[in-house]
Amino acid sequence: MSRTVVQGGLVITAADEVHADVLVEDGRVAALAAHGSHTADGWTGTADRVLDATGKYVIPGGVDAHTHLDFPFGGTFSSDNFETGTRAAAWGGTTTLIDFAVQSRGKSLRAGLDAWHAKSDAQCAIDYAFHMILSDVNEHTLKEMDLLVAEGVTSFKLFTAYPGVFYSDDGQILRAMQQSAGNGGLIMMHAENGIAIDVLVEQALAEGRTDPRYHGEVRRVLLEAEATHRTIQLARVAGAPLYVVHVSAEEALAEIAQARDKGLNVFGETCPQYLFLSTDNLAEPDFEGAKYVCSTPLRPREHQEALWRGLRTNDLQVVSTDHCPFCFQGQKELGRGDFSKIPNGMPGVENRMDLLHQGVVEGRISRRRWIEIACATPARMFGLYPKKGTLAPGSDADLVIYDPTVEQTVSAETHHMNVDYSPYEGKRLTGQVETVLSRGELVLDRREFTGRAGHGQYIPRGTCQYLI
Ligand SMILES: NC(=O)NCCC(=O)O
Ligand SMILES: [Zn+2]
Ligand SMILES: [Zn+2]
Repeated sequence: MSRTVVQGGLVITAADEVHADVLVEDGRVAALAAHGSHTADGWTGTADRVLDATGKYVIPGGVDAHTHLDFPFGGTFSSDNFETGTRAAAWGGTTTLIDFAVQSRGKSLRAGLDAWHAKSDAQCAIDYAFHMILSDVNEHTLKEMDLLVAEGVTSFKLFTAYPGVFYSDDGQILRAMQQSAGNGGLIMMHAENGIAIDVLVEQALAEGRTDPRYHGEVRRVLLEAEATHRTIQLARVAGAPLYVVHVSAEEALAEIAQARDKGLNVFGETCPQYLFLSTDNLAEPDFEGAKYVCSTPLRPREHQEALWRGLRTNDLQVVSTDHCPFCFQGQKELGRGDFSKIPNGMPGVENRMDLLHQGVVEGRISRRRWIEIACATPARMFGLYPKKGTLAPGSDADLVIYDPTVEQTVSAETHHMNVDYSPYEGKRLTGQVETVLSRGELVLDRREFTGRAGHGQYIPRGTCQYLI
């Protein structure tokens, strides 16, 4: 039996902050006890390893519920694969991620899932699970949804955006929602009116408005709010819960808040880019704005305040990254002269825990809320709790020693994601991940990577544990 003791730290979970030592046995949390209270039991005497967390936080590993590794999009593939992406996640204190397997049009869900296992199995440094993107809702795929839920792929992403690619019409969305109401699955919605957006894209290009900033202008706030409203009503008709991904606009958040006020099982996720970046970045000259092209798009600054408020009031429950990196050189450049050809997506899997901690430093959220939105709730939402998302006896020993005092400057020069820029270049942050355990194994040891591809295990998930 291997034993590790993490001693001297402040243990923070979504529920508590306690000065406690943590005993890890065979990859799981075995016990927590007040500092020093266990010496008579010989914790440290019999430990194989003692990690000193004095003056530091001891927190659960992050759960990033929205990543796109090795993802085919915009005529290219996202630049992090499962090896590089999970390694970067570990550097940033994330120990579980849920990636999106893709059903290709005309193919089965099973074929999509098999393809994602082939990309990821034996590649990952941390544990991982899958959602399924539905690109083709039909009689066959509806039946397959039941099989996937039974085997641990319990959430399905649908799009009102990207006509001709991932887009589903209202009838298809309703049918998938009805199916999930019956099988316990959770529908995740990319809510933007893609049909209307395509009209505005065509008009913008015809008028010579081709720069990256027009990506933000045509993807109007009202078109996010409209699709959010519409899909919430469809979920009500189906009697299904709904999780709206990457909420960026105050008006869309208002639709979610209104639904939640009615007591509906409607949930919202936002991402660090919407909390820290804005249309000012999209407007950067010399095509630099392309670095910030993602969908839903970045919004004017005022929306950031509304999103932070939504995180405080629990109208938004989860912060994920939507990590979908494309290099500036050779990938974002595909859209020079036509913003609609810029591959949509931004990097961030390594930065999420630190950026949200900055929210703590700036007094926007509490320490426990930090852990709730980044670890505990994503685990609950997607059927991984309490194995993941907390530090309690029996939980996986996915644990981070976090130094809240270190000053760091974010840069592509020093990050570990396989992408040639950082959207947060030069940003000063207080706090940094120091040491990371994944199921009791050291994967980051005082800022030295000690993990390995293949350590990460695929985790079949249960159904949503967050329903009213
Ligand atoms: N978000 C983004 O721009 N790219 C990834 C695909 C998606 O999540 O819609
Ligand atoms: Zn999306
Ligand atoms: Zn996404």
